[in-house]
Amino acid sequence: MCVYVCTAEFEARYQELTRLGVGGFGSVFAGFRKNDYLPVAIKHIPKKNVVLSLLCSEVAVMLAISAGTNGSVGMSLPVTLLDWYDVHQELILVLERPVPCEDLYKYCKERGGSIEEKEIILKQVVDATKYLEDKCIFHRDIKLENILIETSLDVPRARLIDFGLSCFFKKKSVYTVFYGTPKHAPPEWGHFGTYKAGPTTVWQLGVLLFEALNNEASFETQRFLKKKLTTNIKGLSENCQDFLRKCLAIVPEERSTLEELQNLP
Ligand SMILES: Nc1ncnc2c1ncn2[C@@H]1O[C@H](COP(=O)(O)OP(=O)(O)OP(=O)(O)O)[C@@H](O)[C@H]1O
Repeated sequence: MCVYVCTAEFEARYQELTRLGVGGFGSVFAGFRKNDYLPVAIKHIPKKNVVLSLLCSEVAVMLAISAGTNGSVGMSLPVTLLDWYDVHQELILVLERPVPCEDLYKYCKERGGSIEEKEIILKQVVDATKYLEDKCIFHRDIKLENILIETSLDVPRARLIDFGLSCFFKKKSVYTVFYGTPKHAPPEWGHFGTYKAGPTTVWQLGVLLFEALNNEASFETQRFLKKKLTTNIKGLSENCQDFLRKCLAIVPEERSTLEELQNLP
């Protein structure tokens, strides 16, 4: 992988096709690598839209993830960074694009009630976040929209995307500025204005499972604290409810760790 500083070099190597999405920070296009037609996602991030530390962080985190996987399409659960370009007013990230794929939000809505598949996917997401934790990476925004599902495989496979708010963390780091989806913020953020990487990721996994299983309800921490949302979801197995309770414990120290979640039935 190289860093290039000229748009012509990017255009010589990659062809852009349709727009896949517009996010808070930029736009993402489908495309392919010209020499072998490898499908790629091309993310344009205008430098004026993002504070420099986050911009650097997204690239550094993606490089760390890709380093562990040789940048190839393999077993890695987060998508990998193939190339990046620092050109004029923007950064261009070229990412692996699983084909075909859809985000977990759409996937759940289209298959209302297919619990078994969702459980497999959730296990993969837990494994992916543990993989990140082992590399000291805090994603900060695990949610349905930030998980792509590869649907062509016999068993659907989850791939984490959008490391735009991510950072490297130390186990004892306490954060006092919130980055992420505000309605999913862990309770300690509302109570004390602080949060830590591990318990926040576990809380977000609870929110993810809650939303995946409740096709009608979207999660809001404030409503959950006022007991307007509960983990008693109709038709859910005792194991699944237990999993949810262990993720959505109000006190961060009482939440399970990712390792404990991996060992739950
Ligand atoms: N590697 C990828 N493969 C396929 N599609 C992707 C990929 N990365 C992003 N997308 C699509 O582009 C959309 C926007 O991507 P992403 O979330 O990374 O951008 P963002 O600007 O950080 O967005 P947001 O503000 O919503 O967090 C995603 O919802 C997804 O549909």
